[in-house]
Amino acid sequence: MIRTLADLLPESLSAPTGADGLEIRGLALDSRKVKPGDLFAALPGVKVNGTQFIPMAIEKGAVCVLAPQGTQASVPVIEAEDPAGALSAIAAHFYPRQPATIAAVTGTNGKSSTVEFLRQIWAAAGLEAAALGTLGVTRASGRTDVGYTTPDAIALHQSLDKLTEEGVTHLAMEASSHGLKQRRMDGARLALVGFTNLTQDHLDYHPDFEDYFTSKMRLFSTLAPMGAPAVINMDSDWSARVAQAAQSAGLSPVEIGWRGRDLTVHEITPHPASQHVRFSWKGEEREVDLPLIGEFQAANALGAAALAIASGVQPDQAFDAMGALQGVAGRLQTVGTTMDGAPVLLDYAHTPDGLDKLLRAARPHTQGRIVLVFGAGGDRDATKRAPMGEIASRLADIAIVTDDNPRTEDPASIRKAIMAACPDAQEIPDREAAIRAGIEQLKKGDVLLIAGKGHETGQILADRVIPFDETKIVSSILQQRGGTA
Ligand SMILES: CC(=O)N[C@H]1[C@@H](OP(=O)(O)OP(=O)(O)OC[C@H]2O[C@@H](n3ccc(=O)[nH]c3=O)[C@H](O)[C@@H]2O)O[C@H](CO)[C@@H](O)[C@@H]1O[C@H](C)C(=O)N[C@@H](C)C(=O)N[C@H](CCC(=O)O)C(=O)O
Ligand SMILES: Nc1ncnc2c1ncn2[C@@H]1O[C@H](COP(=O)(O)OP(=O)(O)OP(=O)(O)O)[C@@H](O)[C@H]1O
Ligand SMILES: N[C@H](CCC[C@H](N)C(=O)O)C(=O)O
Ligand SMILES: [Mg+2]
Repeated sequence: MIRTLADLLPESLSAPTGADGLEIRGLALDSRKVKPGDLFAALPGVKVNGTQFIPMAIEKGAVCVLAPQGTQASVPVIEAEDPAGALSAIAAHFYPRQPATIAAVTGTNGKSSTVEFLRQIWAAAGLEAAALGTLGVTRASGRTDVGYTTPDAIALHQSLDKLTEEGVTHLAMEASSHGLKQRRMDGARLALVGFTNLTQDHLDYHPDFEDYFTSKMRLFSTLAPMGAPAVINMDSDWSARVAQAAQSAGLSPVEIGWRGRDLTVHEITPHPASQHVRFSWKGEEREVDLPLIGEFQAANALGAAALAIASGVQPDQAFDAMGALQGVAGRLQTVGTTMDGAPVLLDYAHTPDGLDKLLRAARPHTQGRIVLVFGAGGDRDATKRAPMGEIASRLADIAIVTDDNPRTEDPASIRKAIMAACPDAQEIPDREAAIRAGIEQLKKGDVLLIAGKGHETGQILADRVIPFDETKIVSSILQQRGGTA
């Protein structure tokens, strides 16, 4: 695919003199990936400034550079006040097709689940649907990895274009705070937006909570077009401010949850493998048997149904589809049971609130004890480690602290920070050994929750990724011990 520079630039940017007709063969934001004929976007980064890689990019064949104002190079330079925002606009022109209906969901927890449930509800309504986020691109036919929750602008627009070519008309995507702050999805043409909740995470990247909130709110204040429906779960401490932001941006808020005005939850009754949800939609009483456990899953499923309705699906159809939802990989996923019938579940809880909600979700389903295996990621918000330890010590009966993607950090110091808040926990560095120990301690009536890695298939240690698929590991231990998986 070849395009001229003039075709790619948004109105706010002009091509350097004489460069209008310059042919661009591809886009790159990493100099190491530049191919001959590419436009290289030199973005200011967290660690380094992309402008220092311009010579490398040119050496590899870049014919044009997008960079902050005042940058000079031996090829034409497009100078932009906001190079990351400009890259999104350029990527949206280079890869022009986008699904007609894109719903973007933000919040600390529940994004992946909500977009996957929305995909399933759309599919049940006969629409060509896909989801894009932490789990990759999900279609009815399967999943492909994309690496990030919100991919960089180039990868995102490449995916949007390909999905549209494949006939996808409805896309549910996750908007991470990193993605929003770094303008990765500024070129996506959104039809509607959603908010799940806001609690502590990513305070390594965001200087403070206000910055985290403001980054998330770009979805409402800047990216969603006027009049777009904004489905807001009202049960979070920050919901009122989100609703205000939606109003100020001229969006149409749809308020849901126990405190929701449009969709009001009245009662949730847990059953062994499901929950009965009683609620009203626009004042009309409704009931759904949701084939999933955990109140947080009900919140995510209701959010997905409200988004589906806001996108044009009939309420009856959306709520009926809730009754047939399939669980999301690695979210309260039962892998098997011990010989005594004690279940082993995987979950992706990696924040204090996620862990709190997970443990509370499991309690009504457990006659005996809750055994919890968990850790905290390296090179990620260190201030969530102690709160996670404290929650585990309060809400689990037996806690086992282990490693979860230590990345470049010393794993022992991560565990120490958690253990400081749960001194009675068992500390077992090797995650497979921790899982085995958890299973060995299970008695009839107990449950084992393995939190933090969910669908992941690797353990990141320094710069290596060691294969680590918990469904396989748990299945094999259970089978060795006469259980079922
Ligand atoms: C903290 C963060 O978001 N970092 C992202 C950011 O990196 P950075 O700002 O540190 O980049 P940098 O290393 O300073 O480099 C600056 C620029 O120079 C370029 N470069 C760098 C080196 C080189 O040799 N050549 C070169 O051109 C880089 O591509 C970059 O454009 O921009 C890079 C290029 O797009 C991303 O790859 C990188 O993701 C890192 C690897 C990452 O781990 N991100 C995670 C935390 C993330 O984005 N997570 C969110 C949220 C997860 C969730 O809660 O669900 C996600 O959406 O996945
Ligand atoms: N609505 C919710 N409220 C609180 N916790 C939740 C909620 N939904 C999910 N969780 C917890 O968060 C975990 C991750 O869920 P999910 O993957 O849907 O969230 P996410 O927002 O996509 O996370 P990420 O930031 O990693 O992309 C779940 O496994 C569960 O423990
Ligand atoms: N998207 C989240 C996932 C964390 C999952 C956990 N396994 C970890 O590595 O901390 C993050 O990158 O912060
Ligand atoms: Mg996610």
